[in-house]
Amino acid sequence: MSEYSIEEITADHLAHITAVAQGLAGDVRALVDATVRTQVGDDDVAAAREHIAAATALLRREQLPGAFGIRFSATAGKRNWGNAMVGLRNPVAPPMHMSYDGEKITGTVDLGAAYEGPAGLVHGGILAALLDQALGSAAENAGVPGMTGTLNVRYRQATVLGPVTVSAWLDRTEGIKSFAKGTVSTADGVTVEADGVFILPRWARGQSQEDAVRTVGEG
Ligand SMILES: CCCCCCCC/C=C\CCCCCCCC(=O)SCCNC(=O)CCNC(=O)[C@H](O)C(C)(C)COP(=O)(O)OP(=O)(O)OC[C@H]1O[C@@H](n2cnc3c(N)ncnc32)[C@H](O)[C@@H]1OP(=O)(O)O
Repeated sequence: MSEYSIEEITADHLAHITAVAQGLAGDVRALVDATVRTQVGDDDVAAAREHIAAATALLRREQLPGAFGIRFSATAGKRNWGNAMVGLRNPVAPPMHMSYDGEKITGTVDLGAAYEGPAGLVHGGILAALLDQALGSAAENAGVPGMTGTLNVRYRQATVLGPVTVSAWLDRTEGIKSFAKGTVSTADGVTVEADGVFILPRWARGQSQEDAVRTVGEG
């Protein structure tokens, strides 16, 4: 699994690249929102496209050969900056901010126009992806990580675009299988419920628990 790697990084350098990454990803998220909602005329769109092409060319001057991967260091812990739901340098990630209190994952995220499914409502696939991430992280944080085997999602009521909270917790384990549960809530109450099975893959089964925690990312 070459996408998992170890790096050495100083605290100062980490603080610097974190600020730079958050700034860039935030700007691109703003661009996406502006693109979805713009009402300007063709000339302004054409001018904007030239600027975007120039910015893209600038960023392309130096690129990773592939995806960001998941990197570990003593200073930074885990860096999964490319993750589609929480990645700090991934503008596609809303991003969801997660915390763990020893039992439960709480994810907060503000879903804007770019995450629309039905008019004014959050796309169901996005909600499933957020739950996948949160349930997987609940298992990981409990020390029993795994790949998503099955995820059941029940949409109980519509989720209006805007701030949502995702909660997830480990329900139980059976050998290499971790069963997690979770919800999405808004001001309307619980809108989505999920349960999932997270399975430690064959290639990881020989490793110690410590190795597993160190090797696996949230992503
Ligand atoms: C050093 C530690 C490394 C740990 C690595 C963990 C990485 C986790 C990373 C990060 C977590 C944090 C958050 C993540 C959030 C996002 C997660 C995602 O998006 S994950 C991407 C989407 N999911 C996939 O791409 C899976 C693709 N599928 C597979 O890789 C395999 O099918 C896998 C691992 C799920 C199972 O394959 P098998 O060959 O390892 O399992 P077999 O030995 O055949 O079965 C073991 C048991 O599991 C059941 N099982 C197998 N597949 C199942 C399934 N799909 N659903 C339910 N049960 C299943 C079987 O019936 C069996 O149960 P019986 O022992 O007989 O009781």
